[in-house]
Amino acid sequence: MAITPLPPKVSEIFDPRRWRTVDGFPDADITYHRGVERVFDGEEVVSERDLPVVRIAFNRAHVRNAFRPETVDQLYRAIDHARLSGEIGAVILTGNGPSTKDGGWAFCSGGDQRIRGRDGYKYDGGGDDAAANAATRAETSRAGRLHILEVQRLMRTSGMIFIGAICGWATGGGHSLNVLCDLSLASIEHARFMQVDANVGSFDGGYGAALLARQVGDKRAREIFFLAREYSAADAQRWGVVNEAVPHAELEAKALEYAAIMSTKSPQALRMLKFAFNLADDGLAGQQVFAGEATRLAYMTAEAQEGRDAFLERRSPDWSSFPFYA
Ligand SMILES: CC(C)(COP(=O)(O)OP(=O)(O)OC[C@H]1O[C@@H](n2cnc3c(N)ncnc32)[C@H](O)[C@@H]1OP(=O)(O)O)[C@@H](O)C(=O)NCCC(=O)NCCSC(=O)c1cc(O)c2ccccc2c1O
Repeated sequence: MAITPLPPKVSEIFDPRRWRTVDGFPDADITYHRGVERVFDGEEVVSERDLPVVRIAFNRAHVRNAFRPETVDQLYRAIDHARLSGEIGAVILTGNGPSTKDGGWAFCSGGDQRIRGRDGYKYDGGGDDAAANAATRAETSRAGRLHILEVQRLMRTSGMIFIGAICGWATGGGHSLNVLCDLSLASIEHARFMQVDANVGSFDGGYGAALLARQVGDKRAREIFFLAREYSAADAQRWGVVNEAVPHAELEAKALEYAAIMSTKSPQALRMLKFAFNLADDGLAGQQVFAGEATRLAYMTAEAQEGRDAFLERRSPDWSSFPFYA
C-alpha cells in the first residue's frame, strides 16, 4: 500500500489530508487531485486508500479564474484522464482562491478577455505567465479557440457525475460550466453569479442558454442573460441553479460528502440515470450516448457473446437458448 506525500495547499478551503497529487499533472492553469482516505496516527499517515473522486480546479485566481486556451487544454486532459481510468465516479469542479492580489474568490469568470482575438481565444498573448506564453508563441498563427464547448460536451457525455463547487464568481463561460455540472453547491459568503456574455458580445447559445432555461425556466433564463444582473447563492438555490448554498468553509467537505454518498450507489445505475436525464435535451447525440451504454450491457450477455464466438469459430450462431422478450 503506497502512502503519498500530502500535496501543497492549493486553495484556502482545500484540505491536503483528503487529496493526493495525480502523476503527470503538475499544478498549472488547473490543479488536479485524486481523493484519498488516509488514516492518521497523530501526524503520521498509517494507511491510505484511493477514493472514486477527483478535484479539478481553475488555478488563475488573479484573473478570477478566467480560462485561456492552455487552461482549457489542461482541463480537458484532466477530465479525460479521470474518465479513462475507469475508477472515478465523481468530479468536483471548483476554483482555487482567494486571489493574492485582492482576496477575491472565483469559480470561473469565463474566457480570458485579454487574449480574445477576432476568431476566438488565442494561445499566447496573455502576459501573466511568461513561461507558458513563450512555450506557445509558435502557436500564434493557429485559429482562435472556443473549445470550452468541447469540455462541455465531454462533461455531458462522460458517465462521471460533475459536482460544481462554486466558491466565488461564476460569470460568462464559468456560469455555463456550472450549468453543465450535474449537481452544484454554492458558497453562501462568496458565490456570485452573473451571465455577462451579452456585455462582451459573446453568447453561449448551446447548453449555457438552453440547458439553463431547462433548469430555471425560460423567463428566468432570459432574465439572467438579457439583464446580466448579479445574483447570490441564495437566489441560485431558490431558482434551481445550484442544489445547496453552504457556508464557504464547508463547501469542499460538502462536495466530498456528495461524492461519498454517490460512491455507495451502483456505478451503472448512476451512469444510466445521468444519460437518461440528458437524452431528450441532447437529441440523437444523447440517444447515441445512452444507446452506447445499452450496447455495453448487451455485450456482457451470453447472447451477444454467442454472436461474437460464432463469428470467430466460423459457425452459425445458436440463438436457441435465448428468449424473445417481446
Ligand atoms: C468576474 C467579475 C464580475 C469580477 O468582478 P470583481 O470586481 O470582483 O473583480 P475585477 O473585475 O476587479 O477582476 C479582478 C481581476 O481579474 C481580471 N478578470 C476578471 N475576469 C476576467 C476575464 N474573464 N478575462 C480577463 N481578465 C479578467 C480583471 O481584469 C482584474 O484584473 P486586474 O489586472 O485589473 O486586477 C468581473 O471581473 C467580470 O465581469 N469579468 C469579466 C467576465 C467576462 O467578460 N467573461 C467572459 C464572458 S464570454 C465567455 O466566457 C465565453 C467563452 C467561450 O469560450 C465561449 C465559447 C463559445 C460560446 C460562448 C463563449 C463565451 O461566452
